[in-house]
Amino acid sequence: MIYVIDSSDRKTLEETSLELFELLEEEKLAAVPLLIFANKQDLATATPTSELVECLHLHTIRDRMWQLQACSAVTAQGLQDGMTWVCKNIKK
Ligand SMILES: Nc1nc2c(ncn2[C@@H]2O[C@H](COP(=O)(O)OP(=O)(O)OP(=O)(O)O)[C@@H](O)[C@H]2O)c(=O)[nH]1
Repeated sequence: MIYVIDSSDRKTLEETSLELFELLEEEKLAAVPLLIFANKQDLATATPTSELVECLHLHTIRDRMWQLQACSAVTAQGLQDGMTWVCKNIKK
């Protein structure tokens, strides 16, 4: 599962987290590895990934492998690394 968040919008992070955790409850997605792309990291207003782990409550996910990947759709930074993680973990 690949979940893309707008890390420059602090106001919506709590809502984003709730939506993500609702999805993780889906039976069909049980134990499916999760990649979260923290997009818009090229912006000065972006929340750093170290903070996002707490804001999105990612540290509480224990039923699957997950990875938080900083990225920018504008500069393409981080996209390759994220997709490499998906390819490595998709079979598991
Ligand atoms: N700086 C920057 N801008 C981005 C990035 N990704 C998307 N955008 C811009 O953000 C604007 C909104 O695009 P998105 O967030 O992809 O679109 P969206 O999610 O449908 O838009 P909202 O629902 O309004 O948030 C567009 O102008 C995009 O070009 C990024 O990584 N960095």
